Amino acid sequence: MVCAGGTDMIRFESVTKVYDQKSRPALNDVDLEIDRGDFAFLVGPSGSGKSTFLRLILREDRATSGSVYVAGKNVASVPSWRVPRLRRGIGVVFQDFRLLPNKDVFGNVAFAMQVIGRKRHAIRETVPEVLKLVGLEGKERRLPHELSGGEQQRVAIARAIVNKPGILLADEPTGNLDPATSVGIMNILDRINQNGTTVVMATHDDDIVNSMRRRVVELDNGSVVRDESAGEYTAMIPIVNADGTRELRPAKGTVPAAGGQAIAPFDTEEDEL
Ligand SMILES: Nc1ncnc2c1ncn2[C@@H]1O[C@H](COP(=O)(O)OP(=O)(O)OP(=O)(O)O)[C@@H](O)[C@H]1O
Repeated sequence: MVCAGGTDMIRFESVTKVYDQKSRPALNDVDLEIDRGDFAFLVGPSGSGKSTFLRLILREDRATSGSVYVAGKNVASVPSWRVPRLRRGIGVVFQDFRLLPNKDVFGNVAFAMQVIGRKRHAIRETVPEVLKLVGLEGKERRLPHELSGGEQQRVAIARAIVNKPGILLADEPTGNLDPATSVGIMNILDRINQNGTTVVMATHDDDIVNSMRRRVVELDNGSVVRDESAGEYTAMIPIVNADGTRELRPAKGTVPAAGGQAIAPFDTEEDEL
């Protein structure tokens, strides 16, 4: 992808997204830059705005105010007929894999190249390379229902990267997988990132965030409440100090200031932290 200016691959400038005037904004005045080659986790309680953040990058939705730049381009100024081209530079992986059930492993990955008009020889050359990268050699002719969850997610990742996007967005990619399988998926995402792809991953998986020690951006109620370069999954909770002032502190190991008290942490449940 061509980047018009700076090193940022994704830039949010004062971005607010309101779906419904009667509700609070899904994103509220978010300023954030994600550099080319970064690996950033997006964490935060359910409803904090993670999926909305990803949808705005893909221009599946438009910001109510503010600007979203992808590779230097303001996505709001991309005409509708050019949106497919914008999305071609962005691979996406979801929690529920979303494979084509009647196509085999090779066919699912090849399809992503066919729809953009790649030639048969390019497909025959590239698909095996990508399947090797995700550890699926020898499984080319299996149908999705003949694969484990982890293998299905590998196919989804292969499909997402086969056109060599500059950005890979992953929305809870390990949400349906057991811990050991999740580690395998994270190793693949890490390798893809080391090959130069910018990766943004929304997750509730604290073990994974804590083992990777990459950038962590935490959203709460649509606002960025934490941005650390080698962060942990320490969700922030609101503290009321003795003088009545409020502040956010890490949930783990938080001791309220003398006379203060920790108040109930939003709608986060223990299993989501
Ligand atoms: N299409 C929509 N129409 C109306 N409100 C929406 C829509 N999509 C999301 N919202 C609201 O916007 C807020 C942010 O939702 P979003 O899906 O971005 O959160 P999230 O952090 O991804 O949550 P989760 O972890 O549960 O996936 C929520 O209050 C949600 O109800």
